[in-house]
Amino acid sequence: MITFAHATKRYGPTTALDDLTVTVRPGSVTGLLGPNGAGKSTALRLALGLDRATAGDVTVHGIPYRALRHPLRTVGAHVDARAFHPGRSARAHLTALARYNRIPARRVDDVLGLVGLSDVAGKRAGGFSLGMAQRLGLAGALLGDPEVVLLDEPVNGLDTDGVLWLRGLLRDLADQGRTVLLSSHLLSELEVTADHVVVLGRGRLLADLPIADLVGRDAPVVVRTPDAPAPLADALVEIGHHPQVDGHGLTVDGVDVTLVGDLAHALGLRVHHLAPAPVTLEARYLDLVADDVQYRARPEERIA
Ligand SMILES: Nc1ncnc2c1ncn2[C@@H]1O[C@H](COP(=O)(O)OP(=O)(O)OP(=O)(O)O)[C@@H](O)[C@H]1O
Repeated sequence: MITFAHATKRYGPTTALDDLTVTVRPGSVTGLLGPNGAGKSTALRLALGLDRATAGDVTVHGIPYRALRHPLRTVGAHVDARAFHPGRSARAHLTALARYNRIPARRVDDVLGLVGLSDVAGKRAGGFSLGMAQRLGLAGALLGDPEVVLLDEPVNGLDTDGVLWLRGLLRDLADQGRTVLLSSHLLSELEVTADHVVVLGRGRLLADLPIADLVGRDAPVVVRTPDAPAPLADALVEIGHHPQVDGHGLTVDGVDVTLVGDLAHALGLRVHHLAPAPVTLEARYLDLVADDVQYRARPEERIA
């Protein structure tokens, strides 16, 4: 479990993290999501004791990282895809890491197998692709068989197979009761890897919810009918809703789809389509962070 209790981090005039209170729980994969500059890396750095909070506390199992007796055996982190000596082999890198942290050498082959690098274990890590480097970083994070795993943008550089593989691995770690926290600025990545999301914007907590709730909640109901939709619209207005009528039917927020179907039936309306509008995670996320995106390209600066 990772606990942020009123955690604030200021760098001079910049408030990178602003009174963040959130608990990252064991047994699920939590995604830390937010636009560039939202404070994701700062939050991870505080959890890893790489930086001190200006105010508030960040603890792992109730203990600040720096006070942990066996940090690498409690928290496994992968925050920099190329944090290894390029001339060393993957095995040599992990062996050195194990020795330095008093982790049994046999774990090296275990984690190489776990991340799928056994066949290239003797190769120079400097020649690895970004996806392979990510796997090596993950191997390092898992070396101490930690209860808490922190990963900064781990999907970066992985191909589709790699993303699916990572999803399975993280799922297994969570199912074993571990706490898994990964950051990403891309919701589409978290969609396939995380089951809970903590959304940050300008250092503040915007949302803390199961990823399914990002899609399911408040989906507007769309009705398509060849008949005039006005009677249905009037009936919805009467019970306090605000339908939007268009040429093909209407759309209405905050109402159960079965209620709309029953009303249409009672009014004798022929319904050709009745369903919640597909709200993409991306749209919900953009809604959440709309006021909190600091670095937005002006339209003319966007690449088509
Ligand atoms: N060492 C530092 N010195 C000064 N400002 C910093 C420092 N580290 C972060 N910041 C600022 O704090 C804010 C949050 O940065 P942070 O890197 O935590 O965001 P992020 O969500 O990880 O962004 P990204 O997705 O771009 O990596 C930004 O405004 C950033 O410029």
